[in-house]
Amino acid sequence: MKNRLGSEQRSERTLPRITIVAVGGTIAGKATHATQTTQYDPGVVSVNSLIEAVPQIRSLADVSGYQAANIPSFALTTDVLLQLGAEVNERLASDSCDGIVITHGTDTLEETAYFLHLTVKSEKPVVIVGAMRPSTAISADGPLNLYQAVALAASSEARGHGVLMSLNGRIGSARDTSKSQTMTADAFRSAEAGLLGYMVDEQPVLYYKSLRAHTTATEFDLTEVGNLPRVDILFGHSDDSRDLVDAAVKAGAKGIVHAGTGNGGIFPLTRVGLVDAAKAGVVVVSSSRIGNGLVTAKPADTQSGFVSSDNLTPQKARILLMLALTRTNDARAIQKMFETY
Ligand SMILES: NC(=O)CC[C@H](N)C(=O)O
Repeated sequence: MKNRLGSEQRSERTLPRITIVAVGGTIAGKATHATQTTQYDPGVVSVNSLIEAVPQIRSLADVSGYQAANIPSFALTTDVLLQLGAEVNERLASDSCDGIVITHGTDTLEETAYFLHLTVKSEKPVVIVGAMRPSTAISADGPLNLYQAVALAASSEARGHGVLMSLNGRIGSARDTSKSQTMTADAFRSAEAGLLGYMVDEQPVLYYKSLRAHTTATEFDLTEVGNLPRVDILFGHSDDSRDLVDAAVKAGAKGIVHAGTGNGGIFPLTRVGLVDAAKAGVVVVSSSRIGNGLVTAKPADTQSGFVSSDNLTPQKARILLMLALTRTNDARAIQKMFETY
């Protein structure tokens, strides 16, 4: 077949073999009218239709599709995460797969991305992508996002970065990139340190590499994990109480992430509840609702057995804490993990 420059014939066998694993979301969404960008059904278009809508990706890679789920990502469960992790690892272990692209709803895309970043046991490229406008919209962003995600996954430059998030021309690390706008196409932003580079048409331009351990360098092995423990996130605010802390403990949470004010601020009454939770063996992670910057480990927190989230957002801290709890419930050991991953 013709390559993308149209200048020479190439056999499909010479192209990287990329599997597109579809999970759902707006990229697979459908509305009644082309002008509807907020009223639509996410997770209804099949992976094969997504591929057929962008025939140009066939010049970048030998692509195949796998429908792992077709759901809005706010409905994602840990069961889906574990199945997806097993599926991605199995495919990457095969000689017939050179890289994976995951299409996903944007709401929890950053959580799935960080989960895979910590549990994929391969250096092969894994790129996760979504869209903010449904496939039926005028100026739908899904087709170009998918095209660039496949180009990135097909590129040797994407190797060894862990999971990459590619949306709207930006390449971000799964550790540091989050949805930061509810509606516009330019929704994904990296934290102060997280933007790795850009996609220029089908060319990745990368400037940075994260120093934090991921993929093959982590201690998390999904083949040993049957399920993930319950970890709740509690959003801190003025005039807070301990009621939701007690409710989380009563409901069986093994970990609590507190999304504190500023640099891990906790309302005094809530703190008493969290201290009691930690005494009862629940691992408490102090994080921040701010979305940028780190939560420093303060002596009072360390003495109470709390773990600092470092610069992970509460939702990413929850992913790491769930995985950490599959290894240990020792707060000091878990603090080390937050300083490593
Ligand atoms: N832009 C999106 O993908 C959001 C759609 C839906 N809320 C989801 O997360 O799947």
